[in-house]
Amino acid sequence: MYEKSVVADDLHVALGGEPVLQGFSLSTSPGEIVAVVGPNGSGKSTLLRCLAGLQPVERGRVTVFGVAPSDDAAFWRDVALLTDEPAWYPGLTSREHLELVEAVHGKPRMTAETALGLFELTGRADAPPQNLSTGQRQRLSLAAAFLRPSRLLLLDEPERGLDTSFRVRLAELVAAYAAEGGTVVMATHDPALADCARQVSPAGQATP
Ligand SMILES: Nc1ncnc2c1ncn2[C@@H]1O[C@H](COP(=O)(O)OP(=O)(O)OP(=O)(O)O)[C@@H](O)[C@H]1O
Repeated sequence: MYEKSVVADDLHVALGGEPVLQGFSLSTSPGEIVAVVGPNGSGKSTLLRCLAGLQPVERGRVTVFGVAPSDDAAFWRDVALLTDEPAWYPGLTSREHLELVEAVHGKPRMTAETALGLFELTGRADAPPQNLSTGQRQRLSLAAAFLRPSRLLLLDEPERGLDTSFRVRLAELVAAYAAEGGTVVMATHDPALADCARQVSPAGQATP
């Protein structure tokens, strides 16, 4: 049977007493790229959190590869999430952070060295993340997310801090991930990134 990667059905979420998601539904297949678009405060991050099982829903249902999101290791083995900047380990260089991810995950998608090259960090590999620029730190976070094996990539504004040329590279990296059969759901304000994807809006308006 052809498996859906994400199914969100009739999601309702209210935050601070205000409705954020009101009957939102989404179904994705392996190999698909979905851009969650809409203005500030329209519920994009909330939706990603629902898909990751981090935001309880009042009504509706989410399944990821046929099961409800959960906090167990099996769920997170399939799902890579990039939201706010992660906590960095004191005393480790940027290269060592990626080597750690490579060592811990069996069958990484690429080596730490390859990731440093793809994410244009080779020249800063020996610097600790704290000494990188904002955009370089975002590239390091992305490198860790793309290096580890996963079947679903949830990205919340992955373009944050990136210059124009690296945004183009990011679109290519996302496309390559999907071409391998992975699913990408990303909240984005970047029109070029969104144009490479099927666009959905938590506010309910599907954009062309
Ligand atoms: N912890 C919270 N308590 C109360 N309201 C919240 C909370 N978190 C978010 N909200 C509200 O929920 C709504 C949706 O927020 P969300 O972060 O999902 O929007 P977004 O589309 O991702 O916005 P942005 O484009 O600014 O990142 C906003 O009105 C926000 O103010």
